[in-house]
Amino acid sequence: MARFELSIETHFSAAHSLRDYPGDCARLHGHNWHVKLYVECEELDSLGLGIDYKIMKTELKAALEPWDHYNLNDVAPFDVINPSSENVALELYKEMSGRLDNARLRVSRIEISETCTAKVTYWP
Ligand SMILES: Nc1nc2c(c(=O)[nH]1)N=C([C@H](O)[C@H](O)COP(=O)(O)OP(=O)(O)OP(=O)(O)O)CN2
Ligand SMILES: [Zn+2]
Repeated sequence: MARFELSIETHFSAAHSLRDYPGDCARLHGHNWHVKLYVECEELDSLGLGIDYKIMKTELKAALEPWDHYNLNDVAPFDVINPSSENVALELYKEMSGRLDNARLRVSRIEISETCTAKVTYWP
């Protein structure tokens, strides 16, 4: 059985603060959040593609638009749950699964980095 995993990377800019965090991350601060989206499939389409990278890029850009250049704490669901890297990864996974999953292909992982020294990976 063949397995393919495709990925694209991008970033968005947003502020956040971690409610009840015992330190400086409780204060409002900003990041260029680095995002990596992974999709997996076992069969290719008639063009020999898992999915066109262009579609992945377009859909990821659209999914990130509500967060880009905002304070995440003002945007649902982060007005209720903390905008930690973990929660950002989980919410983005759910959004991208809704946009891209089909009978042949599914979103497999989301990676989120607030800084170049720390990263979270979410997979179901
Ligand atoms: N598990 C998590 N830990 C932390 C998160 C998080 O989302 N998940 N977030 C933060 C802060 O938002 C902070 O911006 C990131 O902290 P850190 O990676 O430590 O970045 P610094 O620039 O502060 O790194 P220093 O090495 O301390 O200068 C914190 N923890
Ligand atoms: Zn932060």
